[in-house]
Amino acid sequence: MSSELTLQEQALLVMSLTDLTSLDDKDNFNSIQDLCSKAINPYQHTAAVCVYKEFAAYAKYLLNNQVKVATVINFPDGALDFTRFTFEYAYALSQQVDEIDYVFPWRKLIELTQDQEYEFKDLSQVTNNSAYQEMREIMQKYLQPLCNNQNTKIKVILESGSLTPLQIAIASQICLDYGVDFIKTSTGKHGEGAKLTDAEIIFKLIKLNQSKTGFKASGGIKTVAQAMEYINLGAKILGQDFIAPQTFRFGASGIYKDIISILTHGKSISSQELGQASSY
Ligand SMILES: O=C[C@H](O)COP(=O)(O)O
Repeated sequence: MSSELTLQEQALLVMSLTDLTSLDDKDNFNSIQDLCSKAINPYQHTAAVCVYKEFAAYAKYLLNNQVKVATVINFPDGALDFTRFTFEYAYALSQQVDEIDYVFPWRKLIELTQDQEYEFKDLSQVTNNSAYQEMREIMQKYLQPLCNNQNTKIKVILESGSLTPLQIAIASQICLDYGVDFIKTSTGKHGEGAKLTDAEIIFKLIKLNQSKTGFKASGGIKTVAQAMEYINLGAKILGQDFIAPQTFRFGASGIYKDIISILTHGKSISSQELGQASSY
């Protein structure tokens, strides 16, 4: 696909698929205002902004339904704590957010699979795994209420960089069973972020399940070239129609500079500038 698009077209496509993210302890009303003005830039609106729940209502007000507002819950640690989950979910809903990114309790999954083989090849066998059965039951009281809510899109963050291929497959299959809207790779706060090899497992499972679930690559994505690798892989496995904001997103705090550099100067930012592009 990248060969068919000019660099500018690639930048516009990536912008249209991006959840422009700021999840920083230093976030404040001014920085959120700046983030929102970038989301509704004159070139191409982003798919969403993603902010801490305390700033969600403000972002909703500033964006005035021009761009979706997402927030995170159970973030970034992925606790298995139903009371906290209920509180944070209720709080997010009370802010009228469009989308909720929930961190899967991945440490519990690691605990359940600790004696199992690292290598895992046959994705169709994942449902026979004993840890899958147990984790699926545990997740019912979290994922069912999230997915029963038709008004709010649910993205589940696996923290895939901390998981083995088997654990990614189990967590993804559980997400697909409950019908989450997106499977998202990473929080960007712990360990490695998105990886193409991890995305491939998720794409293949979506295909195997003939699911309508989408995919969000997040954590460490800073350039259009990087993003295009996920787009090309997703299109190859799931078809061109999969590459749309309804099913394909990037979560990124540092990609805006590269997109704008391409759109205004016709070229990507330098590697030196890339090193400084730690925030949107
Ligand atoms: O949800 C998205 C991630 O937090 C963004 O990660 P990043 O800051 O590495 O781009």
